Amino acid sequence: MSRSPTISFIGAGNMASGIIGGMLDNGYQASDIWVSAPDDSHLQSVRKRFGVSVTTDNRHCAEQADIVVLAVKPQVMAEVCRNIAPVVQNTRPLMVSIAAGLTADTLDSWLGGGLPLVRVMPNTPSLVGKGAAGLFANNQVSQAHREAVQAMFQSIGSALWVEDENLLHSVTALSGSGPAYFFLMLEALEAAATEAGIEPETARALAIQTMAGAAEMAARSDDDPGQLKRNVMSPGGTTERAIHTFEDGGLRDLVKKAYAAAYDRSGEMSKELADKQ
Ligand SMILES: NC(=O)C1=CN([C@@H]2O[C@H](COP(=O)(O)OP(=O)(O)OC[C@H]3O[C@@H](n4cnc5c(N)ncnc54)[C@H](OP(=O)(O)O)[C@@H]3O)[C@@H](O)[C@H]2O)C=CC1
Ligand SMILES: O=C(O)[C@@H]1CCC=N1
Repeated sequence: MSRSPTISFIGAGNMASGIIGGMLDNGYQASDIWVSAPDDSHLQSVRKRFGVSVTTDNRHCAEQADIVVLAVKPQVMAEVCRNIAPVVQNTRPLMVSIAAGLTADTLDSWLGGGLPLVRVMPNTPSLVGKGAAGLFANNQVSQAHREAVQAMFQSIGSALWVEDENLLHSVTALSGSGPAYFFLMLEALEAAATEAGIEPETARALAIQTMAGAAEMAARSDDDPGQLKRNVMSPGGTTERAIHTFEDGGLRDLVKKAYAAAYDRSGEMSKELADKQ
């Protein structure tokens, strides 16, 4: 792929929009991007927003591409893959799936078999160029393919390869679902501060800036998060009291349980969706 690749997205929802928006902000051209979805009025708003080409015909969309990104919900993936299989078996693009749970083998079988396929587990902060994605390649994927997918996902954040596909369950439970965990923390902090009398807008602004600042510090610092935490905890002070309250309340166990719940669900989805189709 020495020229810039044509990239077709099947599905135009939250994740596809996030990825496309981030890519366009980072040097990709709208003229190289196609998008398909069933609802034409939604597609027209995608076209207006991004300037990309749109179609309600998934096969037509797939036919244009060097890289086809499967960005529909796992539950409709079998139908979508089987529908475009005759086209992609002919044109043999690199297939990229962002669906949770669905294994490379399951997807490949729905696509007719033998295609290069990369599974990516991205997350919604891709929309603001701060995504975190885990990537896994099947054995048909070339070095040039790897570089093309890496470039796409690096343009919207960080992109890290895993060599064992099972590790994508861990990536899903960590960074795929992870933005929601931090949004929950924001909601809870904002509610607590508002109850204590601070204006909701002020509470939200302070909580967001605190989370962003803590994340930036953790990324830049040589100290581990435990040390950064201890740096805030003046002996006998307010933070120490709050951190002990979190610890005594079982926050670490709760985080482990929530992580395990997401991890297990990712495994269940792989099985359920593969068995059902
Ligand atoms: N949301 C997240 O945080 C993350 C999601 N993912 C994965 O990304 C994928 C998409 O999720 P998300 O963007 O949140 O979902 P959305 O529901 O926002 O988007 C799904 C898109 O698929 C379209 N669609 C539905 N049926 C078809 C079809 N038959 N052919 C073509 N397009 C179709 C929908 O069209 P219409 O709008 O017209 O209904 C919609 O545009 C999922 O597989 C999910 O597992 C991965 C990581 C994070
Ligand atoms: O909740 C889900 O299933 C998807 C995968 C990770 C984030 N959203």
